[in-house]
Amino acid sequence: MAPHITNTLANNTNSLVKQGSISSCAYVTFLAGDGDYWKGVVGLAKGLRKAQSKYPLVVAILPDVPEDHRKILVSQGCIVREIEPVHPPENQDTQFAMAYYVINYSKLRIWEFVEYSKMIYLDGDIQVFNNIDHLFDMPGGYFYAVMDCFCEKTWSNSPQYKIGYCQQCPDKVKWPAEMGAKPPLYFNAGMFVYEPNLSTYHDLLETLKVTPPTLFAEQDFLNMFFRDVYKPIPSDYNLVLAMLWRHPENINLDKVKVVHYCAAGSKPWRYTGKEENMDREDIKMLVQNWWDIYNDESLDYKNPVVASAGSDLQQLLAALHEAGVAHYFTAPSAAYLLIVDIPYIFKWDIVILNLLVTLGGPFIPPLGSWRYTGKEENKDREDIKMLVQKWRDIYNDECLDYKNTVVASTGSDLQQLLAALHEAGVAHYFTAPSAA
Ligand SMILES: O=c1ccn([C@@H]2O[C@H](COP(=O)(O)OP(=O)(O)O)[C@@H](O)[C@H]2O)c(=O)[nH]1
Ligand SMILES: OC[C@H]1O[C@H](O[C@@H]2[C@@H](O)[C@H](O)[C@@H](O)[C@H](O)[C@@H]2O)[C@H](O)[C@@H](O)[C@H]1O
Repeated sequence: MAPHITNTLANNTNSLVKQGSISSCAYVTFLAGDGDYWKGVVGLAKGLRKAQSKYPLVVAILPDVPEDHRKILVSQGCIVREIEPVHPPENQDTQFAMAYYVINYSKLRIWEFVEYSKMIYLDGDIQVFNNIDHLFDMPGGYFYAVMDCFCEKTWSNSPQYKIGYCQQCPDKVKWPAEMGAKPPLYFNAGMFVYEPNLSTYHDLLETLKVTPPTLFAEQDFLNMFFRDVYKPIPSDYNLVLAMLWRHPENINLDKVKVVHYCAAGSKPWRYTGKEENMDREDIKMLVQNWWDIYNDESLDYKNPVVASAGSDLQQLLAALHEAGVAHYFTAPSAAYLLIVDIPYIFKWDIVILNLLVTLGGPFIPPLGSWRYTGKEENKDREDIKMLVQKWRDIYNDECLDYKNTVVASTGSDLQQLLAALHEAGVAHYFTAPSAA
């Protein structure tokens, strides 16, 4: 029986997380079909781990991605999210640069991932060799991406290609005044920094319905849609390989952080070296660098929680506690109250107090402050009265009530607990037939 993939469980969870989500960041990529692009995604997941990124990798997958590929992605720590395809309007006249580019419109679904405040999209044929987490700190409200290049023959029908103009070297062949305004800056859609937003998402889909498809599919569409808020970032963040032979003056390989294997024949997991430019020494080195990460078992995902937990909830909770992401108490009723990822120790103290009060556990404060009558021996002392009042002041202070993404997932149902933890991005797991 194929493993049950978490995205189904996560989607069915009563989304404790979504109700109280705090703003957060993540990388996101896109995977379609039953071909070999999953290898690119695994390489990307391991590359981000090697670059010690703090953020998870979400994989937006189309329904046609097979279960075994999904399982591999989850086992590599990816958060797998199934999306529905997005189809452009029918247009018989459109010839995409590559026939399969039509599937890339489905990337638009990632604007719906509003549990994240900011995301960096990366194609599956991209590798991150150096940490780029700092891109999440750039000012909000803009669409950041690297400029593409017009020198590839697939642009041959464009006015810029016909006169030899390229935004990568605007002074080499200047844009002639008689041709009107220069074309707006144009980005490669294989990598971009954006902010998920439902209003933008709906605008994108509505605008697409009345936008005839063009040569570079969703890349053209995104350039048109975000033209007024597009901000170029250095090519170090998305080296479109063809830049190495079209505009070498603009590239310093020592500074490149992100490599985009989008030139024909450059996909590392399919590389033969036979296509044009693929026998270059720099290409061979970049392909080898990709394989070095892909084959590095030390970069495989090791979840400290699931790996050590087994099926026993106690073990899991102890592992969560050990991993420092969760704290829990068992109560006489054998219900579990789990508090995950409490940011402030102060709140933690209060929460413990509230929990212990609620649970009536073995740690009941000696004073039994909520039962205080002052009648027992020594209980009429002023210092005792003051301490009991201080306890009540805190207990009754609603501003100290706990607010977290995954709070008090009660009940002993492992599935619900794991799904809530997974949804919160603090744990990844999948169930196997043995329920291990
Ligand atoms: O069969 C495919 C083709 C494309 N993709 C995804 O779509 C992205 C863009 O396609 P591709 O990389 O081939 O475009 P390029 O940047 O090379 O023009 C890929 O990186 C993958 O993330 C996929 O998952 N399966
Ligand atoms: O569906 C259109 C695709 O368009 C882009 O690929 C192209 C494009 O950038 C050309 O301009 C380059 O010359 C070429 O090398 C490159 O493959 C994106 O990388 C890809 O994710 C996807 O959006």
